[in-house]
Amino acid sequence: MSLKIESLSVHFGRTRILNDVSGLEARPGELTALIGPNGAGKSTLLKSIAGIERSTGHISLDDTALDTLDIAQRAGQIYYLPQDITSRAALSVFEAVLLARRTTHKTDRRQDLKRVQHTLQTLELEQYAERDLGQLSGGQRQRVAIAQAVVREPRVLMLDEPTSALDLHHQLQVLEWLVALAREQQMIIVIAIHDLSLAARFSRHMWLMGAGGKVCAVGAPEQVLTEERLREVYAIRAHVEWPEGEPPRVTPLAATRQLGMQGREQDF
Ligand SMILES: Nc1ncnc2c1ncn2[C@@H]1O[C@H](COP(=O)(O)OP(=O)(O)OP(=O)(O)O)[C@@H](O)[C@H]1O
Repeated sequence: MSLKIESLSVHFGRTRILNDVSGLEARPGELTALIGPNGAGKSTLLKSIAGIERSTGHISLDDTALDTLDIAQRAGQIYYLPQDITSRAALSVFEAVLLARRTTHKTDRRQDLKRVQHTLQTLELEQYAERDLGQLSGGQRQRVAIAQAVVREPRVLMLDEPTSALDLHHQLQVLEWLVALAREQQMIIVIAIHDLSLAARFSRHMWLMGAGGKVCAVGAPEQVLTEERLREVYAIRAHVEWPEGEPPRVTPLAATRQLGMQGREQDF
């Protein structure tokens, strides 16, 4: 019972963006962190899994190949929250989250209202429930987008840099909540994230992507995040510490050379 990816490739024109990505697995009940430098292909990978980017290869969920599902079935199981949240719809926060809920749940309306209310409370958004989306700060809007994604209750939830606009309090609060949500609802949650200390602290499993649209490492954070690998993939010197009884710490010390994507290939 998991999401599995084998031999996945994506081309934009003549350029290969994802290059035979294999051996990725994300399990229900835990948070998987997708990490890697700018341009490595993290968003492209998540979009391919969601079926909104054309790809070749094999993606399966519980041993069902996703390309055998029609668009509606796939969208019902998998939700991708993009990095750029552009919605300025003339809706209140409550309406926007309720609308998201109703797109996947045609059940008891009272239950849906309660669910939306609970989600807004959890994300500390209750006080903005009646406010229009266009009148929110960047971080508030990002939390509303997370609420909209979560109330759909997909089997697989993929969030692209969901904490990028959040203050430190809300970064911790959202990540703690996602960990609990994955566990309680046996959801598969994958987040793309740049903060390696947070990734190490909250994820149980990591996918590290590097130059050339390739996967450089997968496994538990302790296995993936080594100082040597950070030097290779991110071109940085860093201290990686796993102190007993404290959160892990990845401290970047210096950039060692130019970080290029020279590994990207042209196929034709
Ligand atoms: N529509 C497109 N057409 C051509 N190239 C694209 C397109 N979208 C993305 N790319 C390229 O594909 C590569 C991977 O982009 P992607 O957005 O997946 O990277 P990322 O790892 O998510 O980066 P970041 O950390 O900066 O968000 C980049 O080199 C980008 O320039």
